[in-house]
Amino acid sequence: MKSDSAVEPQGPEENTPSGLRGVKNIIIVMSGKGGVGKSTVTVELALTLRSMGKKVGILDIDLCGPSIPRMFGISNQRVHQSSYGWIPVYPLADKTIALMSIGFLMNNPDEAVVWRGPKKNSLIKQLLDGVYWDDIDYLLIDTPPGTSDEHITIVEALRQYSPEGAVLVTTPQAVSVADVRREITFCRKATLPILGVVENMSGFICPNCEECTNVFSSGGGKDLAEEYAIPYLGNIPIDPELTKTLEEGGNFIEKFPDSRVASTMRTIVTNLIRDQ
Ligand SMILES: Nc1ncnc2c1ncn2[C@@H]1O[C@H](COP(=O)(O)OP(=O)(O)OP(=O)(O)O)[C@@H](O)[C@H]1O
Ligand code: SF4
Repeated sequence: MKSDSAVEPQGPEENTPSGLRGVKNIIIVMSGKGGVGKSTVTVELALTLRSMGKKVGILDIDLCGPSIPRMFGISNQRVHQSSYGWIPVYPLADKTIALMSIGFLMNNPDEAVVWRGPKKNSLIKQLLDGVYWDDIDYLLIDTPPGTSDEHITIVEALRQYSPEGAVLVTTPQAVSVADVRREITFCRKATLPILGVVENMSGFICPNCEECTNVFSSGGGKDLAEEYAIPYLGNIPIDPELTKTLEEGGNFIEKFPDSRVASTMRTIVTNLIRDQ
């Protein structure tokens, strides 16, 4: 899934929507803790939606470590401005996925970490308003881990576009941790609907026999969802092929359509879009 730089975005036509106005559904992907696979889930959600015929955008505003460009094998890509705003990068030749990342704007990956509040918030607002998305079906927003001022900025800036809500990603180990509960409380206070919980790294797929072993206890995500009366979307196992494919910037869903991860992703997406 290397960058198809030959696919130059055609400039917007006259009177076509710009910014978020042409986006049909906005989904915010959040996690209480770092490293639970939020960006992985975002990428696989996008690829699964695409496999179901949807046009998808990913907005990566994870200032702590924008990893989405790397997962598409296009870390060195840069974006350019048009009179309609930033033109996203299209990592696939058919232009069914549009990608904008804070990583495309930084010379040094550690740059964003040292920015102070106002600079971060102003950049987040620019990223939310200033990208020419055209008419995509789903925009998935990858946010920094935890709940911070950045999240408040994101939710406030999106309010006028009535986002569908948030998907909360957790792992069996992190599920009992207060961070996930804080995330739920944050969404409720911000009146951001919770679309559901995804339990990632739930069991391990053996590379030899493809048997799934529960290394840690699983099912915590489901219990949590029940406790808070929020939808449970599904559990994704650890699959070494997924780690490898992401490192290579490949399309796991296309490469391994019969894998447990791919079928789980289809279930999650079906659960997610059922009411939309
Ligand atoms: N289900 C999975 N199977 C195999 N590897 C996975 C799985 N989920 C995530 N990973 C791997 O775990 C690592 C961390 O994942 P990822 O970067 O998606 O986490 P994150 O929550 O977005 O992290 P951050 O806090 O930095 O934003 C990556 O190397 C990714 O490839
Ligand atoms: S899951 Fe099967 S192949 Fe994998 S280590 Fe266990 S017995 Fe061996």
